[in-house]
Amino acid sequence: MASTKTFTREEVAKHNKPGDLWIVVDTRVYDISKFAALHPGGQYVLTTPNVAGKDATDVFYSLHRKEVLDKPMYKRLVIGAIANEQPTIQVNESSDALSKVPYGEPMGLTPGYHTPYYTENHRAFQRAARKFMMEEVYSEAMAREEDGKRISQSVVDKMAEVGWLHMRLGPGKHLKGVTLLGGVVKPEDFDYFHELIYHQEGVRIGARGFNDGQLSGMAIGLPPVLNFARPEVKERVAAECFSGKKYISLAITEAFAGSDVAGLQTTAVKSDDGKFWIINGTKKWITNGTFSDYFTTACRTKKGLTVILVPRVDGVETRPIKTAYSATAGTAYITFDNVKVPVEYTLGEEDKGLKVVLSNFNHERWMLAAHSAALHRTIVEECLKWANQRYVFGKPLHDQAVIRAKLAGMIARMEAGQAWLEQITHQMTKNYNEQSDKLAGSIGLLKMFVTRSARETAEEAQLVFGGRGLTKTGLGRLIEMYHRTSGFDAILGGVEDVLGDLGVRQALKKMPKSARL
Ligand code: HEM
Repeated sequence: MASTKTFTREEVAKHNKPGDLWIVVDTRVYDISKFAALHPGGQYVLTTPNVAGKDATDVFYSLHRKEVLDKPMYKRLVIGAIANEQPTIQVNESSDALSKVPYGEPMGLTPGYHTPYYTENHRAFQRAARKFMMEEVYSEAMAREEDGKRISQSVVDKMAEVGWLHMRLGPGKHLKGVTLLGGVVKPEDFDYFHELIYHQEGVRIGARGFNDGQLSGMAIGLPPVLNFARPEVKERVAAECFSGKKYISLAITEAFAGSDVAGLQTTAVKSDDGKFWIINGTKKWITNGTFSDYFTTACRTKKGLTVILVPRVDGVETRPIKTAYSATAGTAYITFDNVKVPVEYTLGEEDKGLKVVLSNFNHERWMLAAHSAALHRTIVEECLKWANQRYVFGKPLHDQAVIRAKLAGMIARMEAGQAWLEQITHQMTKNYNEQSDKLAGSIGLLKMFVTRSARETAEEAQLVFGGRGLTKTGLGRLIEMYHRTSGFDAILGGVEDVLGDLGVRQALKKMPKSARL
């Protein structure tokens, strides 16, 4: 329990030398007599006259993140508080609290602003999703992002319990009968704005690799099973995956072909008795592949592509690929060596797999745009906070016009992306089935815009943070992470340029013959 002792500032000032050293940070009194020798920033800085026995709040926050003081090993240094004063920085906020930093939340979810898209239920859902992430997932995310291990089963079990895994696939029949986050939204009322909030709450904490590690393979690997598998296979595999007992990933890309699906070389040939597929080939960059039990796999067959659900059986090998983000994502290189799979595991019609593959893309790209836009907002918030708390030449960093210009660019890009995202989401709530015709091009262009502007912001944010934006720990850790990983969204689910081109080609197809200047 935190100490309830109180001191005056005069009392604190008496403890100002090595071996008897106190400081004040945000009205709390820290006895750092023994810690000083262990301080990662060195002992000397703590014994200087402007720190020893003094209020070190400003200097502390110009050098450390708030979360340093939340660590139990440092909480123990608190011996009391300054009498009759209240902390203003380390205040106890509820885990579902909204950010008070301007632009820290999407405008439509910020108290006091109006929105045509979000209802009271969406707001309640946002708070419940945030609470779940902060209380049940946050510490796991930080630990796994760091050590690269796969997500703990205990956390997956909690996710399964509250319908978190079901919601990864968005609205649909698969939600029927599931209590979503304690019942905050009825399954039949869960719409694409709930899903948008769900995805954005999942990534705002800033652990890009972990975000994929928390079963993003399911978001893209399971829909083809739900939509195209034989009923018996569908029911069994869906139950296993939604309960978090088994994992699935989408295995399309190869070293031979990425966005160019037609160039795939993995083959599936029927056995002589026609009962099995014999699969040979490789897959590359398969998210969650290292720990998946099922692979929704695109194969070349006699007259086209066929998508086959491949269980992890003899002949399937997965190897981790080292990428720029955390190994917790489970990115894999897969080899299929004479893998025997019953023909009942075919998804959709033989040789007509392109339809199965394409049916998935729009939702995946929209989801990636949602992720990218949410992380963009986190970075804008980091930059605003830093520009406010960092002092240079005796003034806050935001006193420099060049910094304000950078912030202006970031905010504008981020809000433009979110506004477009919400507009497309609104269309999805109206006519999802018409999506591929009406929205494929727009979703491609949206993703291109959002991911490109994310990387522009990543560069700018690094300049705002200077050297700190290059280090994996400390004040700039999120900036470093974003700079290192923002390119993922530009590539996963379709490369930025290819998607931009798709958008324009789709528009050109619809040009009226009569259109003239
Ligand atoms: C309760 C008090 C303090 C604790 C628990 C603490 C803890 C830490 C920790 C964990 C680090 C490693 C970097 C990080 O994780 O952010 C660090 C770095 C540092 N600390 Fe402290 N610190 C305290 C007070 C102070 C104060 C009052 C100063 C004032 C000068 C200071 C100066 C530094 C410096 C210069 C670094 C290196 C920063 C860098 O690498 O950029 N610390 N401290």
